Amino acid sequence: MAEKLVEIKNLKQHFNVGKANEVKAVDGITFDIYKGETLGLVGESGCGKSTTGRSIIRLYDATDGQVLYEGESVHGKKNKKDLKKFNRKMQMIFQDPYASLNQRMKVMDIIAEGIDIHGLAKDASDRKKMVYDLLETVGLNKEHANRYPHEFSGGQRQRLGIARALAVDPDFIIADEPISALDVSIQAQVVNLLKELQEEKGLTYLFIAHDLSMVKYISDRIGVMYFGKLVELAPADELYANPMHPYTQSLLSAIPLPDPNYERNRTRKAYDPAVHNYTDGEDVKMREVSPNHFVDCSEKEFAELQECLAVKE
Ligand SMILES: Nc1ncnc2c1ncn2[C@@H]1O[C@H](COP(=O)(O)OP(=O)(O)OP(=O)(O)O)[C@@H](O)[C@H]1O
Repeated sequence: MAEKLVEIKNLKQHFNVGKANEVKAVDGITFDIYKGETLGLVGESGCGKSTTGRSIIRLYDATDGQVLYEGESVHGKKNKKDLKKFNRKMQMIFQDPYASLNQRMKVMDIIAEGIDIHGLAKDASDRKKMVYDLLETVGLNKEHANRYPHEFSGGQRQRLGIARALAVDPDFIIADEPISALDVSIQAQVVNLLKELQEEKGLTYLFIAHDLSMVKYISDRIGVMYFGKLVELAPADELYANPMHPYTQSLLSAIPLPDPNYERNRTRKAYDPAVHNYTDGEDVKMREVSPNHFVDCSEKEFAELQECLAVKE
């Protein structure tokens, strides 16, 4: 059985609590992330994926619930030393590397920021060498160290974002739509780089994406979010072959495929939450419908899904 690295337990992240504009961005989600895996998190814009990532990494104080990293609580009161420890182990890569890189700083100093904060270099020449090595690791070279972010293409800037995250030698990286802003031809390169780095360094990823097309190639398991809730969680192949929640089915029906026969017959399925027809107080929760395949459903829906499975088998 794989070891758990991060445990997210009934995590809630509400904004503007008690005000008219209160948003329940994340509203009680529970899942584990195993060491060395890539967990994809998908769902349409505004469903709470980024907030989930930011809350896990403690960019926000959680409204409720828990995040455990190697069994230790991430939220709550922490001394400076413990905070630094979490900050080093967990890093984040953002969708728009241009906005997340300080444009007035040279690449050398951008990448070395974490090295400096955590005192990882012995001296100035060690610091320089570490940055050069990191640039090489992400497919750039040492000449790039003296340049500014605006001198790079979108794909190269994302490589800088990755180098900056790697600088502190983390175990866990949250990649928040790291390829959405890139040209399709560049997307695969960045995904491949992330995959290679994972193999080399044994990294664990939470990979956030708004659609189900690219996430398939990088994820071991995929979680689907809808309005602050997790509605389905399954191994990637299983989710594509056998989507059970009507919202997942709708997301999948939106992916165009290069096969013209499939395209001719593809019909976009809209998701209408009213299909569930839940009664007040009904116990709706994530239930394991088949091994490792969890669906947010009522007891009645659970029985129906199991019946469907039995018929298929
Ligand atoms: N700091 C904040 N203050 C108030 N509301 C917020 C804040 N951050 C996010 N929200 C709201 O929380 C909800 C979830 O946002 P979030 O960015 O997590 O969604 P997302 O699924 O990542 O979307 P996207 O793909 O567009 O980034 C949205 O309604 C958003 O407007």
